Amino acid sequence: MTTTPITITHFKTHDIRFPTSLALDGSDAMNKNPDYSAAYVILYTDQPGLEGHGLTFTIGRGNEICVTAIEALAPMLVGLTLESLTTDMAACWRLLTGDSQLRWIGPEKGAIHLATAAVINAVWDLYAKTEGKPLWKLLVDMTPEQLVACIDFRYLTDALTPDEALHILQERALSKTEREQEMQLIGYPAYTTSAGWLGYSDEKIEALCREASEQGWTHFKLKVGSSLTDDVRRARIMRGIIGPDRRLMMDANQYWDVPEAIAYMRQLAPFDPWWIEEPTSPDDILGHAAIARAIAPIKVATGEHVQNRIIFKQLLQAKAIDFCQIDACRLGGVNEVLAVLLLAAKFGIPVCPHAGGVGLCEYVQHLSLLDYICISGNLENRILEYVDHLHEHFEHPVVIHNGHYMPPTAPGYSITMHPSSLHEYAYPEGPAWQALQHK
Ligand SMILES: C[C@H](O)[C@@H](O)[C@@H](O)[C@H](O)C(=O)O
Ligand SMILES: [Mg+2]
Repeated sequence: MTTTPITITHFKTHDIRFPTSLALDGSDAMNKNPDYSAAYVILYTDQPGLEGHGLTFTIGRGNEICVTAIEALAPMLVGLTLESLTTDMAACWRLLTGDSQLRWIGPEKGAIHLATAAVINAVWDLYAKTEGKPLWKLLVDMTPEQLVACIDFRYLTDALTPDEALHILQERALSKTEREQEMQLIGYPAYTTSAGWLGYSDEKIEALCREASEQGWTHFKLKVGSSLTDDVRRARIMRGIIGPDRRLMMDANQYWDVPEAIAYMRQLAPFDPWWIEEPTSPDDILGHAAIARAIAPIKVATGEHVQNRIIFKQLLQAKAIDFCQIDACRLGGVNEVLAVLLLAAKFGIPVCPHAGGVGLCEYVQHLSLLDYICISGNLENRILEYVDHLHEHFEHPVVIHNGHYMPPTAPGYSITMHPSSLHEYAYPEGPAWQALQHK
């Protein structure tokens, strides 16, 4: 523990965008040309060199809206000591989500909530750096009581009370050391999405699938949704290369109506998909439930656009999902993620986080380690997404061994970008964007 109080003195935001649409990396049926982007914030302190970094993910236009929303929230932290925030993390979360005038433009959803995540995650990054631990380890070393004290239980207690959450954590705490050791040794299992982006040619999919199979990947995701003929062809290619034993998942990115989703998935069933992700609108809880009933044994996954713990609660209550795909910065940062991990554990639904974006892999590895070591205690049907893009921009990029995420060792939340990347990809003035404009 550091003894000198640390005060947050000021903050700075950055609008960072990467031109991923040029190669159609990250493309899907709904998002045909994403430019992976980060609305990025740095919390500065009175200790030279000690900073908290956080980002929220967008796919290009609109990143400036999230930056502005961060600029509306972050002043609430200026002048506060880190300790005043970390001694009551639930209150810290309430501070940022509870300003009634800003809450009006949510509540707890949309751009303001994405911004909440950037700021809250920056506080956690600062906290973990101060303690000299990677975030997952900071969380894993907390007592069940301390973890429960990070959560805002408002709107949850009909499904999960603080006592129930405590009980889950206490039960798992008995064996958490074994699981921590296991993670250090073999890492957390992952799947790859990078071979199946919608805009990739058949030849590229084929080559990437071959390469990934050789590297030891056992689970592959394919983008589907806008053309059944194309999808059947692409699914045949992917299944052909990965063989019958590796798992294939499909992702429609919200493209369909409910009946359309059911009809479409019946056509893709021969390729034995393990799950269909985001078959319809992320707000349509009953629609997801209807799809899940109709297409079983194909499973339904969703979460990258599930805006808060309340929608997750209802998806779980309605038996609408078989996989819960939390997103590190769609939900309002670590605190709200923690609530959803516990909800999912209570309902017995595996959490397979979303990571298709810039920095999302860096973030979610910490959350899956926390989930396994302290909450689910189980790896069955649990797999963490991996996309092979833009890791070189981070000071401590993810480390993958044999299709597994190896636990991060550097203090913090792994989200600090190189200053040179913040400069190069600043939008629109950064050299990378200037060069594109003059092409
Ligand atoms: C636009 C993005 O790349 C999405 O396609 C991506 O997040 C995707 O849904 C995923 O599951 O990784
Ligand atoms: Mg997806």
